[in-house]
Amino acid sequence: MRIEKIVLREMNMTMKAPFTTSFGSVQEKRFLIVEVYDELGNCGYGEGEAFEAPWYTEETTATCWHIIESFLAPILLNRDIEHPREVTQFFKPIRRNMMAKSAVECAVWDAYAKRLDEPLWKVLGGTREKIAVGVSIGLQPTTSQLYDKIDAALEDGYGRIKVKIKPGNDVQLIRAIRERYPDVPLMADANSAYTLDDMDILRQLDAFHLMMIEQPLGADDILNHAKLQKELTTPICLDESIHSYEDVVTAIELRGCGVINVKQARVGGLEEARRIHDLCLHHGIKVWCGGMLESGIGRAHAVALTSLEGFTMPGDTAGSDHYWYEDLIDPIVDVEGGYVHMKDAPGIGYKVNRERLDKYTERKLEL
Ligand SMILES: O=C(O)CCC(=O)C1=CC=C[C@@H](O)[C@@H]1C(=O)O
Ligand SMILES: [Mg+2]
Repeated sequence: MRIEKIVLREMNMTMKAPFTTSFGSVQEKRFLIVEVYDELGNCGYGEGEAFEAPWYTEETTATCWHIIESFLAPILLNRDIEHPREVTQFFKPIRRNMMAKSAVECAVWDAYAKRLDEPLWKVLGGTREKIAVGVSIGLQPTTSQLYDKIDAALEDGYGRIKVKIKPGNDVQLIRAIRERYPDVPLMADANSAYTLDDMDILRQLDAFHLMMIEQPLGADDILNHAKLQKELTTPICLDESIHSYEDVVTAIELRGCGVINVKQARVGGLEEARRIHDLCLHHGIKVWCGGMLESGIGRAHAVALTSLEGFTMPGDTAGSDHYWYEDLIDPIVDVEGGYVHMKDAPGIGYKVNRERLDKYTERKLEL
């Protein structure tokens, strides 16, 4: 397969409601879509999932554009590729910039699967025909607004609720949720808002039979998570701390977590995500697939990834209509009774709606 053209688009779509975490709020989502064309005219799509500001990882929409335009696209253009797994190797000389790499790598996977006339999830080695999904609910102005969101999610069939916590909005909040919803599978994500000085607070969270506490400590930290995990019975889930297979090796050796939130965007693409999945499966670390408030294109890649056998816990890949008035794909990612069903169409399995793609494109570059 020969990559003959790459198109880069900067998109701007507004979410139905703001999504707030311990670090900030997003409603207007500026992200990238990458189109990769092979010599037969197959077009693969990928999504640059970084946010506009570097509060989740160090990357931004602007840095992704720069890295793809100046470094990644020149590496791939007019290059013969046997298999998408090679892309990770080609990109090795470029340090980090995982979300930029993932956007391009995912697009190559989509084009490759379309070339084979196979759905991406099968090409990746997935075995699940349907995947369980939960919902991630941002911080709300009041607890009663949070209850409304949880009620709506449960009514929509989501079987697992993730809420955001931050200092001052943690033990009381989780206690209140637990009193109202004693049996709902529940987890809390701190997005790195705590330090080991908060041990007392974090220990108190053990009382609420949470499925896990996601990324309580520093974004690049594994060692302190290991110290914390020794003090807690609730499993720690690492999100921001994991950028690569090697990070997972470290986390396993240090016993830094019981669970990993795998996001293809955060680890440089689907190949690295798959390797992490295999490693975790081997070592008894649970994995689930996270989300980046992405459009249907990024979501479709996450859904395909989740079809791998080790993704036994519900992911964060809520349906398109949870965030968007209209999505870039037809049909939308649809959740029925808490499950997304795999599609049989080639590639990502969803058709990109070119009219809507153009409608939300603010900048476009052909390489
Ligand atoms: O995409 C989704 O539905 C999940 C959203 C979500 O929880 C997150 C997306 C992006 C950054 C974070 O705020 C958060 C996470 O940490 O997983
Ligand atoms: Mg998280």
